[in-house]
Amino acid sequence: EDINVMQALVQFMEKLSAGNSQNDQNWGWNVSSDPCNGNVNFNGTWKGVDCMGSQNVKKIVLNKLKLTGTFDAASLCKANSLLVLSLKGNNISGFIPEGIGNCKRLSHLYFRGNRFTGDIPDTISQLRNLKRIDISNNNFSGELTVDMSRISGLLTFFAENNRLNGAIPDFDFSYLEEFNVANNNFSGPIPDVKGKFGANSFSGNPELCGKLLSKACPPSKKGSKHSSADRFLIYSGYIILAMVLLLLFVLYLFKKNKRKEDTVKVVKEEKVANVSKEPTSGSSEFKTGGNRSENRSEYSITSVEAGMTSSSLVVLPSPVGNGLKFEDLLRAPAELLGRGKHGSLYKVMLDTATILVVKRIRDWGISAADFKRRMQRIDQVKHPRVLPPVAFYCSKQEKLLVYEYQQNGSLLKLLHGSQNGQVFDWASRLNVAATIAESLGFMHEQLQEDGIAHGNLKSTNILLNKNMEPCISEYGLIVIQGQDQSFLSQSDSFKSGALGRDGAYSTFKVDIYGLGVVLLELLTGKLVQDNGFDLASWVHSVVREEWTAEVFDRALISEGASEERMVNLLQVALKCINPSPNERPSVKQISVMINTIKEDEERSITSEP
Ligand SMILES: Nc1ncnc2c1ncn2[C@@H]1O[C@H](COP(=O)(O)OP(=O)(O)OP(=O)(O)O)[C@@H](O)[C@H]1O
Repeated sequence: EDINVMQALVQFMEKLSAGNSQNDQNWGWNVSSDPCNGNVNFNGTWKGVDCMGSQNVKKIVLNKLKLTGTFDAASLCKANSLLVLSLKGNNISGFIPEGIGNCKRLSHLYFRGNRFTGDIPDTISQLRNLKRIDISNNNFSGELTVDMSRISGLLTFFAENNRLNGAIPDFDFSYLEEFNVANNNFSGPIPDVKGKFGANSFSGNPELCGKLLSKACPPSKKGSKHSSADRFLIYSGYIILAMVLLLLFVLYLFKKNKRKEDTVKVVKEEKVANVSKEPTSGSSEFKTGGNRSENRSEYSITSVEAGMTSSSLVVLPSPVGNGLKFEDLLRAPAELLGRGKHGSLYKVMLDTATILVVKRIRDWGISAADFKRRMQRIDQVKHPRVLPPVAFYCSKQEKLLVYEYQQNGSLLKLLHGSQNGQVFDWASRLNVAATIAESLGFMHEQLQEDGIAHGNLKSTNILLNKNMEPCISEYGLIVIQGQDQSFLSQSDSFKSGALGRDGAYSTFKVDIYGLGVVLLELLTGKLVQDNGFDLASWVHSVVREEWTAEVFDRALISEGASEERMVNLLQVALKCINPSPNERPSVKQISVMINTIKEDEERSITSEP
């Protein structure tokens, strides 16, 4: 272990044991011996420290050792490989500092049975890898303001027997395995726990209400007694709102009149131009928005087309799409994000809160009716980890697809970009692999009969949503027709034996290949050059020699990720990229294999401290 980390850990122990240096000596926590090479030095290993075969501290388990000091998060979190911290059954007092948010890799945090006081710091929500947290049997107080919905992989939350108050925060109960907040001062309605937890998890909170506790919640306080000052404020608020609305309406009328004049002018200019020239392709480019008048002239041709066909923008039901018009898309400032093989992608800022991306697809010889049917079908099949289209548009010249902009970028960026020092460790990579396989499996199953596969699965099409959860985007955007050999030869990623031995063609099997390449990217941390080939054949050539750690990302090796489980995942990836599509496993089988690896990983870490 690094000497600075060792010094920090010694300091952590000094505070934790309240300066009882005798303990320190006895327990071997001092810089003269490396906690990860315990036998080398005379003092032996550090008590409760486990490096799990790596060079860095992974687990610290100091249960029932009569520790009476305080918790120094700043020192502890210098050990940035730490996965498990367990301090159960001591007498540690004081509060948990905000700095705990720097223990980025923590997956298991056990504080049960101490004398901790104060708030639970919000920074806990920065611990994205957290799986199990137990803060029960302490004296924690205040409102629980941690945004639990940001910790997507959380399985256990125990906080019973404290003095926490306020509302129970928003958990994703569908994934939680264990939950208990009994004997606190929580108030208000019990959230929807999806039938997973019973009254025991909530009892002993006199102000909680809901069916689960057979205690009806009071009706919301409409029409309740307001003081006259309150009433004055409310009424004056209404009056101001009415005035603003009136003003907006007048402005709208004014603008509408003005716009009519402009449109007439544009159409006229268009006609004049057409007399002297052949008509153009009839479509304008989206461009970075300049000033308003510049924008208008850029979009003028499409605006005329839009005037005739704006009704063909199909807006699918969603909060962002609500009230969206084709004209809004055209008028908003746009920025080119990329020109992919299948079209260009633009970021369109409707307003500060609504940012969309618009994909213009080139050369897709699909009929408008087929396109519509396809998009609507995809929208019907909803999975929380598959980005649904917000709207789509189809005219002779254009096919547009609108999605919500995802500000946290793609999996490719996470693997290769400098994401302000964010760690993308083995556990998170396994999680990404499992999530993608699971959500792709769901889509495949639902859309099997319609024959709609993803068609272009790769790490730029896996986006991280605002909770940093991986989501598949652009599902079903590309249609590959069985006979369309020319399309096949253009599209490198499909050369990979998309045609089966019997000539049968399956885009579903192409997705499996794509998934295999994504798994290889997660394992190797290497860039796929334009298509899956280089990486796949490189991995093959290394593996042919012998099973070797050469293929794996150095970051994973130095993190001490289990080689056995990495090799297991590599085997899954190699099955996916089998040149013969029929030999590739189904996505359901892949899902099961990845989950088994994940469970192994989980078991090795937990082995209940
Ligand atoms: N909804 C979105 N929000 C944020 N970024 C996005 C969104 N959709 C795509 N991107 C990113 O924009 C960039 C350009 O996307 P684009 O789809 O044009 O590229 P591509 O996936 O490499 O190409 P293609 O899909 O045509 O093969 C990619 O880095 C992609 O990750």
